[in-house]
Amino acid sequence: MILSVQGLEFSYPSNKVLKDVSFSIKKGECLAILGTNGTGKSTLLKCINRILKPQKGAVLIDKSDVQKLNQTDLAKRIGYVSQSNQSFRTTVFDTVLIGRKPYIKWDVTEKDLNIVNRAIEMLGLQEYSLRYIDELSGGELQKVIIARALAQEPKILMFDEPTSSLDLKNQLEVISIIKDVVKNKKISALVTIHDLNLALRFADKFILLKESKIYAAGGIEIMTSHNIESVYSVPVKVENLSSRMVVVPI
Ligand SMILES: Nc1ncnc2c1ncn2[C@@H]1O[C@H](COP(=O)(O)OP(=O)(O)OP(=O)(O)O)[C@@H](O)[C@H]1O
Repeated sequence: MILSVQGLEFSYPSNKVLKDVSFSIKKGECLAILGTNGTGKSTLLKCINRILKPQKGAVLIDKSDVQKLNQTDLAKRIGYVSQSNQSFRTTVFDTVLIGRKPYIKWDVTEKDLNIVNRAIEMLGLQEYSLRYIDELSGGELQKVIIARALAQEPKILMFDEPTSSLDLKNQLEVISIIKDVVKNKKISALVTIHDLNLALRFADKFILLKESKIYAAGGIEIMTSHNIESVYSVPVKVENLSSRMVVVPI
C-alpha cells in the first residue's frame, strides 16, 4: 500500500465533515473520490496533504506518518492540485519549474529542466511556455498547474476537480495523461470529480462519500444504480455502452 488512511475524523468549528474515513491505495492505482457538493471531498484531500490536521486518525505514505514528515519530504511524496490556483505573475515555464523546488539544492540542473520541458510537452503547453500565467484562460492555467504537479514527481498525485474548467477534449486528454503517468511511473492518484462518467473512464477504485462517511468503496462493482441513487438522490441507470459503463440520469 502506498497510501493508508486510517480512521480519519475532521471537524470545522461548526460542523463535522469526516467521520471514521479509512481506505488505502496501491501503486499504479487511480482512485476517484465521489459525492455531492459539500460532502467533504476537498477536506479529505487537505487532511491527507496536511493542510488540515485531523482530530483523529492517521495518514501513512509508504508507512511514514505524514504528520512527521518535513515540508520537503512531504512535497516529494504528494503533489496537490487544488481548486483555487495561485496568481503570481510568473511565466508558464517558471510556474512548472516551481514543481522541482523540493529537489533543487543550489541550482537548477539539466535534469530539472528536462523534467519541466517533458511536463510542459505532456500537457501540450509548448507554445505558451513563455507566456505569463495571468494571460491564460482558466482551462490553460489548469493545465499549467497540473504540469507543475507532474514536474514535482511525487509518489501520490491529488487533484481536486482537475477537469472543472476544461472543455470536453481537454477533459479527456487530462484524464488520460493522469492515468498514463500513474501507470507508467507506478505512482497513485486521488481525484475528486463530479462527472461520474469521466470517473468511470479512468479510475480503478472508487469512494462514494455520503454524510461525512464512506458509503461505499471498491472497484467498478460498487458503481451500481442503487449506490449512486442513494448518494446523489437522483434516479440513474448504469448501462454498458461500447464496452464502457456509463451512468445515465433518468
Ligand atoms: N474553512 C471552512 N470552515 C468551515 N466549514 C468549511 C470550511 N471549508 C469547507 N467547509 C464546510 O465543510 C463541508 C465540506 O466541504 P468540502 O469543501 O470538503 O466539500 P466538497 O465535497 O469538496 O464540496 P464540493 O463538491 O462542493 O467542492 C461543507 O459543508 C463546507 O461548507
